[in-house]
Amino acid sequence: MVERANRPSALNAPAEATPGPQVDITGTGPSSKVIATLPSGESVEVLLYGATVTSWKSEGGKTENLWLSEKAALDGSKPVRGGIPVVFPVFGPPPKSGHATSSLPQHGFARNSRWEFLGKSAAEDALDASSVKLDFGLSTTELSEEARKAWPFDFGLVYSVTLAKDSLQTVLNVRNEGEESFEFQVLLHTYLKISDISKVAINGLLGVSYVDKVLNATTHQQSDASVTITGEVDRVYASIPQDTTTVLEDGKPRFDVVRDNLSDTVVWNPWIEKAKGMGDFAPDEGYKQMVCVEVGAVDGWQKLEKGEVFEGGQTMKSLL
Ligand SMILES: O=P(O)(O)OC[C@H]1O[C@@H](O)[C@H](O)[C@@H](O)[C@@H]1O
Repeated sequence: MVERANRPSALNAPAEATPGPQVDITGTGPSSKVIATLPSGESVEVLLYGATVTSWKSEGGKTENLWLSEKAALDGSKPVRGGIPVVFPVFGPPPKSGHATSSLPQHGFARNSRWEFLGKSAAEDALDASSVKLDFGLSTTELSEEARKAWPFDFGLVYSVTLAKDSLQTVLNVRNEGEESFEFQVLLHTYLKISDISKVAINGLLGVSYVDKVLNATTHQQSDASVTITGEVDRVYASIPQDTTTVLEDGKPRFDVVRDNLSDTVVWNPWIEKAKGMGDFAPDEGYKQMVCVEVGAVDGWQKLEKGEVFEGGQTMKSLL
């Protein structure tokens, strides 16, 4: 069933000379998704479960930029393996004890909660008139009882996904709606689709310190201009001075990932054995076609007092 979004918006204005972006909602329950398509063919798909972006196509709709596992659960039964899961309020396994996030599952609850579609609007600083912004919301009242018990704070999240001809912007706004302060981490766990991992180089991290999770969480410094991937990689680069990380393939820039108010980036590829060990990762060889470049604020904690707001995000450009 395809149902057209019917919320009031400038984009629903009657008869324009040129057609605007189209926004459709398909499916029901947790597998509902919002699909936005620009008149020139570029598109984005966002599953309400996790507000997970599961597809971003550029070049008139010809090029898929996000990797999505063939076995990804898209029915709300578990977090999506691929696309852009939203990690909040804790990154990775939570601290064992003594922190307010300690009873939460790995990567928190945002990626496995059902979000609300708040509607579409024109992007505020739209470079081209045809771009479209989709807003999704999650607040305390929509959480499962289990998650609410594990993290008993009043919060409001608004996640904005803006599609333009050659870029996708995803921004998370976090508001403390309660009386008590809370601490959180946030990360946009983007699975970029690439053709061949052996030809990939990631630039923009030179000189940055990182925690290498593959090497017992020891700290290192990036001494090569390019990060190349020839085995399992799981690194948390922290306090990165330059805003742009560039993913190159075969020496040519393929993606720019520009951070906004997020100072850390995780680079992850599970490689052969870990990929095989994940029941929802397919095909087995899929690790050759993906690399995760995950922008976030995960080194330490962000703290919000009553009424305070934090906003951070990324703009990804497809450079084909
Ligand atoms: O399997 P999950 O929970 O989706 O996590 C995938 C990976 O996510 C990355 O962000 C972590 O750095 C890895 O350690 C982790 O394995």
